[in-house]
Amino acid sequence: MSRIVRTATLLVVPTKEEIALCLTNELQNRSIEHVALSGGSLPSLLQMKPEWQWHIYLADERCVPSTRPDSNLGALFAANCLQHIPPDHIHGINEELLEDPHACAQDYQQLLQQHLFLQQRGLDLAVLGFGEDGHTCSLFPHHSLLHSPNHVAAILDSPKPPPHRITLTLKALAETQHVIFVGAGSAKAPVLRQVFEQQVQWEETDSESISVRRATVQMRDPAPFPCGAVTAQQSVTWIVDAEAAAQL
Ligand SMILES: O=C(O)[C@H](O)[C@@H](O)[C@H](O)[C@H](O)COP(=O)(O)O
Repeated sequence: MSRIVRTATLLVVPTKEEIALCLTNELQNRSIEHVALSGGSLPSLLQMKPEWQWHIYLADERCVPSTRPDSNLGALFAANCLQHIPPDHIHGINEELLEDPHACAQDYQQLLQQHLFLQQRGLDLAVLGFGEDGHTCSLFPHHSLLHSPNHVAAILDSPKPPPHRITLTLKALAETQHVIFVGAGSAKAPVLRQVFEQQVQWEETDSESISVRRATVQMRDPAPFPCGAVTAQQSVTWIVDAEAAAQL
């Protein structure tokens, strides 16, 4: 049986502070309209430009009101990521359905369907974090949601609180044009060591505005963690700081 070869681009910057700059450079001049963003540390690593008038969706969301600090939409607002986005381009979950995560997930899938999937297109971009246990979005290791045939699914037993959430699935990400993972800090290093195959061969880089180490990496197969199982239509890129890359 033929094996699916999955490669990604790895970009390593010296410190956490440079991740936002590197991410901005990566996003500059790309044709992007529909974007999913996750929560966690991502909002603090993202500097949105006023000219990016994208449609914003949530890669995952906790079933809490967006006024609460643990809401991912709330965190994106609090970090000023959405200040230039027209309100009708910001697509949060239906907060009337917070008590019923399954209905909430179904409702969000319908929203995505209206905007994208009915036109037979996926998202242009998903910018995602990854956890120390290798989860991404709210897709946790060994969880049955990893095999969901839907684009959006509900989780009622998230190991990372709060337990009730909705999430894009691996299927929805696989239909996305570009996926970019971002992460910083030594706690992420063991995950990075395990998701890539063997030794990373660093490539020569032209002088850039920031110092970036670049490599084309092959993803380990089978993937040891949900974040390593993510595929996309055109590209998967990992932007991390030197601490996260220390074990490569
Ligand atoms: O709702 C969430 O918890 C996030 O969307 C989640 O998927 C996050 O991106 C990862 O847990 C990484 O979080 P950190 O970047 O904070 O480690």
